[in-house]
Amino acid sequence: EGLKDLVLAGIFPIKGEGGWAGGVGCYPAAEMALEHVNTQSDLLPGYRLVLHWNDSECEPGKGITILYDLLYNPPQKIMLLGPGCSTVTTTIAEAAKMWNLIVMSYGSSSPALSDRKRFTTFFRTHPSANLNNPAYVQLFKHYGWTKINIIQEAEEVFVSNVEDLERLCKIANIDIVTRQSFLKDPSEAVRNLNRSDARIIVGLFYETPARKVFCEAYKNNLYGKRVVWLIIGWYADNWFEVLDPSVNCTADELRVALEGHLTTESLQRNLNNVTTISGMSTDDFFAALHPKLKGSPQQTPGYVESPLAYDAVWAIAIAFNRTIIELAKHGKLLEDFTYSDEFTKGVLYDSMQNTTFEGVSGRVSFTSEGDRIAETQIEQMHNGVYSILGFYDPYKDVINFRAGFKEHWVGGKHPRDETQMIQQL
Ligand SMILES: CC1(C)CO[C@@H](CC(=O)O)CN1
Repeated sequence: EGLKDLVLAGIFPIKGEGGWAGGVGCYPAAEMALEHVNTQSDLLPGYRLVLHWNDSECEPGKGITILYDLLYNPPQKIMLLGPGCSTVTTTIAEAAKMWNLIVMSYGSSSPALSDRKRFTTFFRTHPSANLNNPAYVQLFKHYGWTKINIIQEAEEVFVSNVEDLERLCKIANIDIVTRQSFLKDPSEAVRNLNRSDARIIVGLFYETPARKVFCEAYKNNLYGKRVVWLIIGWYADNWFEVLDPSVNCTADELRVALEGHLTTESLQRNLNNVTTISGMSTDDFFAALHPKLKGSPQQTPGYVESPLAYDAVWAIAIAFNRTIIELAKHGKLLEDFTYSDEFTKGVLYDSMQNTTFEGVSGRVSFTSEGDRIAETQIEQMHNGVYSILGFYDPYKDVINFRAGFKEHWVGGKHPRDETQMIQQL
């Protein structure tokens, strides 16, 4: 029907064994967003948004090869949607400026990506892992904890995460008493925490080592009324029941060690049942997405992040819309963009920087580093089941505790840190 194509390059992790295969849930959401954007009459009139993509398998090397393939084969691409995995994104987003490409990632959480010197054209609808840190600090203040212990997996994302948490704790006069890290086997690190009689413990590690950490915690009695664990909240809900031959604890033993622990994770869906820019509520979005998934939501990696991919496409469409209007003032057309067109890249960048809307993943807006701002959801586990304790609001720097939520502490009250016990004596 005579529409001109505006083509996006897309990179999604689909087959990735090693890392995050979130493209399985995120690609269908992006595809659905293209359909919805292209039927929106007041958006990109006379144009059609098109996506040419491939599977990075969550491998940086594979990501580079498919990027070259996408860029060095027609048609001309105008922007990059993705990558999903942080390891692929940190490799590609640094090089993207060579093609004057703006990068819009829907799945990368690495704090390293918040560096405008290295990633000059980078934006993401997925919040940085650091966004949980102000929530931790408010939790420490709420419970009066001023001595904190940290155990982390030796992964880049957690190293950056801990550095940012230490920075915030120093400002808040909260002491990091011990900091343990482990590569594969956490037993020594857990035993060291026990030796130093740790009470308030922040644990930053992926799901697989998490089972090992809590098996060791169980064996060392590092749980119960005198200890509280604060860990990552985006593991699968039944993560501690997954059979793992290298973990010699039963799910029941893990559940005992996990009783009462707290989790933080960035909210990746709009909780208010508002009508978003797409005309749908978040519930409508998931209802429309389900038939497009191969398996059930539980079997779909990236299902939780799918609203981020859907909103990433809307952010691109809105930025393109604004860019077309701005370029027209200079007698230029977006469809004439080439990889040497710095002027258009600059207009696209400014348009993306100022893009903000109500999305299915919540309010979408970007910091000057291209970072997504989002609330942090705080949960507590009781009898193996997570319940929402409250939400950390980054704009007001406060935790809104859920009215009427009954906190469950093994000792009836939340544990004290080392100083509070002395006061108590
Ligand atoms: C919350 C999670 C699972 C964090 O890792 C992201 C992937 C990545 O950062 O590599 C996807 N979303």
